[in-house]
Amino acid sequence: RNLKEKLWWIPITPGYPIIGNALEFADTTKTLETMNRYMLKYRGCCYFTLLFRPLLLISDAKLCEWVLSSTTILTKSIDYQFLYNWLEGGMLISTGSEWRKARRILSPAFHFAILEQFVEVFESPTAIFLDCLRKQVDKDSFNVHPVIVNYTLDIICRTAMGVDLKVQEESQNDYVAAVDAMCKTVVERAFNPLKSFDIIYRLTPDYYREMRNVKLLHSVSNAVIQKRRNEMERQKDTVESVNDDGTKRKMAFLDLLLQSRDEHGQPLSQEFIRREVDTFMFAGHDTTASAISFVLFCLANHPDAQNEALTEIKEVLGEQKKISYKELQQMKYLEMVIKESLRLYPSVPFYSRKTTEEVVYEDGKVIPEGVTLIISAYAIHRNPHVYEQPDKFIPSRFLNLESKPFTYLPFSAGPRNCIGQKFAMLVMKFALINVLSNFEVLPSNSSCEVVLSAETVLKAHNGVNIRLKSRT
Ligand code: HEM
Repeated sequence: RNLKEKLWWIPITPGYPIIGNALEFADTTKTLETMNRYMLKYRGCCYFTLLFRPLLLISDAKLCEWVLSSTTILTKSIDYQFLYNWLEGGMLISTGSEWRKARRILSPAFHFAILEQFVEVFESPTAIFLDCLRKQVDKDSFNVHPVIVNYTLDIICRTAMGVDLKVQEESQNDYVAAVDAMCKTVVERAFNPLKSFDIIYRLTPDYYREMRNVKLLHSVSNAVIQKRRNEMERQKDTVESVNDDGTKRKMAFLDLLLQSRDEHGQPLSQEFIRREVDTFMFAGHDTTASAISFVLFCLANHPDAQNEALTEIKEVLGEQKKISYKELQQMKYLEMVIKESLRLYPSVPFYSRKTTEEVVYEDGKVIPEGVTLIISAYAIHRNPHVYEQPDKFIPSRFLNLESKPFTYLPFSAGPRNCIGQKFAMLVMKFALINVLSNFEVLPSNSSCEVVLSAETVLKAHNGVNIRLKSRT
């Protein structure tokens, strides 16, 4: 009662006793539309509960700005803890001084001079990716998402850890299977009230499966880190070294971590490094795969936009086959295509924080301690008061869109925004240039609709089905 009294200024959505609004959010394929409906009805903010848990759903730009820019509302909500066994205190889920330390150490890794080097690393996994797509040419329909997940996982393995784990070549790879299983576990626990309680979850076989996967994931990242550490010590080479096959090795995020020092000038611990490498593995591949899949879906259904993107690619690249960082920066139309697709299909459709103390929004308006604040990027991006024809794919809207702050948030904003967004943009552009240059992307002959599913990362429940025709 006290909590509701303090939240007098926020509309309350009616719910059932005890379970609150849990039924409305039980089906992940309905979650986003439910959020959208609420946000239109309650004008950008409402209160609801899930099994006694108090939550605010937010899409109002001013409130989003206040939450995301705050230096006191920095703690992630409890849902992120389902990642704890794997990521432990990695940057995505940590808080306080641990989070600040990780953010300070890793921010320079996304400087353009570093990112520039990665473009060459994308070449080999992209060639394998194109081979995988060639096998699908002229089929009536196929789900492109799993092929892209393997591709982005391959990219992140090579850039985060600097290793080729043969992710795309091998049909059964233990590491890939464990990453996949972990991503599924997190979603299941977030949406299944029984599995969300540790005390119950630990009694289920799922917990033992998770522990086996975590052991395997940690052993792989630990082994890679140790090998790289030994190499570096042997060579005392701080920038580049040599691969097993004698080729010059490009720097990975891991190399930067191994070279970094903490505030006392000491090398970072093995645990610290492993947590961050694992965090990049998780945060960097599924999100990017979802984004590339939905861009291809949008382009399949909008041939004019596809042609315009291809024309730009040809103009920028000319006869050149190799793509450099500079050329990726010049692809402005492609960038609008990606931005528009992320507006309609944000890879992280909502994200949340938790208040750890009472916070004052405005005079007389407070949010008490212990409230989960959910920012719905999906609802923000589909607001008809901000975007004309919000459900339509119109890349050129970004040409003259008067940018209203906090109305476009696929990468979040403020101190805990996505640290990998520039890197993600490079990967997405690189992948799309290669796909569009080699194939015409067409709508599937059977199913043209996507049923969106709000898992940790946005998915299409029925797959992202498209058709490919070779351009050569
Ligand atoms: C299209 C691709 C991507 C999208 C849409 C995306 C989106 C986001 C969003 C919305 C957040 C904020 C989440 C929250 O507040 O809980 C976030 C955080 C984060 N992202 Fe990304 N991301 C993408 C790719 C990447 C990549 C490629 C990396 C790493 C290489 C990465 C690393 C991270 C990390 C470490 C955080 C946590 C930052 C912090 O809490 O300080 N992301 N991302």
